[in-house]
Amino acid sequence: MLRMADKRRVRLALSCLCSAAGALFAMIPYIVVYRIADELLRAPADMAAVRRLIVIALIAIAARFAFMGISTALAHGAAFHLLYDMRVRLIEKLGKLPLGYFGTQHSGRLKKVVADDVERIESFIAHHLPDLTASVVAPLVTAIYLFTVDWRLAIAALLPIPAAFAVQGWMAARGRRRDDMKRMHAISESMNGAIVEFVHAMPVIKSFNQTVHTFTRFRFSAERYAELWTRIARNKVPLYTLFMLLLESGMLFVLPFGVWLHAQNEITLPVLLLFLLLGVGLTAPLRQISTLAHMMQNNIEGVLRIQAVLDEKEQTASAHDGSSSQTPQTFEITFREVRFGYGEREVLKGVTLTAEHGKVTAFVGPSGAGKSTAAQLIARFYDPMYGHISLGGIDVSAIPPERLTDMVSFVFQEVPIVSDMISANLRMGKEDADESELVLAAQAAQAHSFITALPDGYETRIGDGGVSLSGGERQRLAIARAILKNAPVLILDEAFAYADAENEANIQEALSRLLEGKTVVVIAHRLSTIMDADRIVVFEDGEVSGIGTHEELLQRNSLYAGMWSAYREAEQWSLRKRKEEPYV
Ligand SMILES: Nc1ncnc2c1ncn2[C@@H]1O[C@H](COP(=O)(O)OP(=O)(O)OP(=O)(O)O)[C@@H](O)[C@H]1O
Repeated sequence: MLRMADKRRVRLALSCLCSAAGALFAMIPYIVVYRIADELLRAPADMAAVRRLIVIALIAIAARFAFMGISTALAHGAAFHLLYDMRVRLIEKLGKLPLGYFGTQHSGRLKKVVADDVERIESFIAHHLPDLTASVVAPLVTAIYLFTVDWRLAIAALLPIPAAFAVQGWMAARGRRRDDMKRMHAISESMNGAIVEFVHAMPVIKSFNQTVHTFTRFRFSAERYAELWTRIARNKVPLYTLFMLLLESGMLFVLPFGVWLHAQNEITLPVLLLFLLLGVGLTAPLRQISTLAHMMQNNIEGVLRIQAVLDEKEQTASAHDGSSSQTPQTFEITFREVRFGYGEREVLKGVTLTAEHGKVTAFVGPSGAGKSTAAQLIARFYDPMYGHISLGGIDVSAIPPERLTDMVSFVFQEVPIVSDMISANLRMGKEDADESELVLAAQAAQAHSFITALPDGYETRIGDGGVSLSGGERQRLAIARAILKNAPVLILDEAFAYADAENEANIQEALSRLLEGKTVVVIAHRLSTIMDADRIVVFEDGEVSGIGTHEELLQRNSLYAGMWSAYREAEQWSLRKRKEEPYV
């Protein structure tokens, strides 16, 4: 944790020092009471000395609050800076990770790391680290002081401590605290994820009359969470109570032994008073140490999760052959024996293909054949496990990631929209695009007319707190964004899925002019979309089963021929239906 505190360490150390100083000043009034009692019991009492002692006590109280105040201010300052630094580091890191990383992580998990774990560390540093220092220093100095006054009573005052810690040791040996904490965090992560999923899936949940109780994943994690806590409580509460009891038992030892010593004239009344005031309270900070140790355990898991994200392998440009990073001059895409799987199962099983520079290449095949995965490897959402993918003859892993991102535009079926103005969403494609460029791109994507029909046209807010767009409108916006980006490689993965036939034809016509000279990869289930492609690659269960034009594949590839005839049949069937039921 302190390593993460980095340059805030000096402030934190100062804060801890001030906290310790505050704790020491807090002891002084008790000592003053002892000294005053001592003074008053003498005959005659030195009242001038008593007044001096009262002034000392008042100064000590003021100094205590001053040090505590400085400590709190320093710790809060350091903690908030740390919170900011850590969030920036995490967000910057997430920006450098391959896109595929986000597909394999629960959104709840990342939210928990960036928001909750960081927040908890901030709170620990701001509030508890200085307290922890005070809790260690205060009893230590008090014990030393008490030993100088009367070693026998000091031992009596300290007796509960070894007993209490023996119980705690027993507790630690019995309980799998670390494991429990790990499990608790895993369950709470899963619960976080389930809540995010529940909110996202609200339309499905409502339309199938589901509730949060029937939403299995949430219910399951909530039940497991409750079970785990019940088990922890059942195991820990009796021993924890014993531990607390022992810590509170100082009076049991000090009072009888102290009174006996006093009766034997071994100690004065003020000494007995001092031990009752300071000695009995000696164990109070230890209770706090125990609570803080528990919190620390909790935080360690958070620190480890933050560290795991920070240690995640970033995408860099390093060619397999070790050559330095390069930038391609042409944009032909080549797959050589590419193998890839999500985990154990291989999804691409040795794919070899070429998408020629300036041509349109279509990926077709049954659902789950690996088309989208292959397309995503071009932009390095993931890296192949075996084989190579190159752009203009250069391995994509040797191209600096920012350059590769500049060179490849992606349009997906489900388009991520940023909650902002339409113009801002479009300008993600080209930051400095002027209005006329926005309009031209929107016109080509058949988006201009729906944008101008919105209340504030291009300045309409969309997304959270703004206007909702239909799936088709979002897609057309994404196509306009890709047109503005003007990258030499364009990948359209079911990019026309929401468009009706007329709109699709219009978009394609506009695109065909704009995309001249670009390398285009299209994935579409509607085969009419790709039949004019320069080259069609047929995927079948992670392998390429044929490459050619539409006509060639109809002749040579039975899978493609079958898909085509099924597609034609479905088209004719829907036409027949429309004719038979013209008013439906
Ligand atoms: N992020 C992921 N994690 C795990 N498995 C995945 C992931 N994405 C895809 N898969 C699996 O990989 C296989 C290939 O998926 P892919 O999306 O590449 O196929 P596809 O041919 O594009 O299918 P579709 O036409 O339905 O989009 C499928 O079995 C799918 O379940």
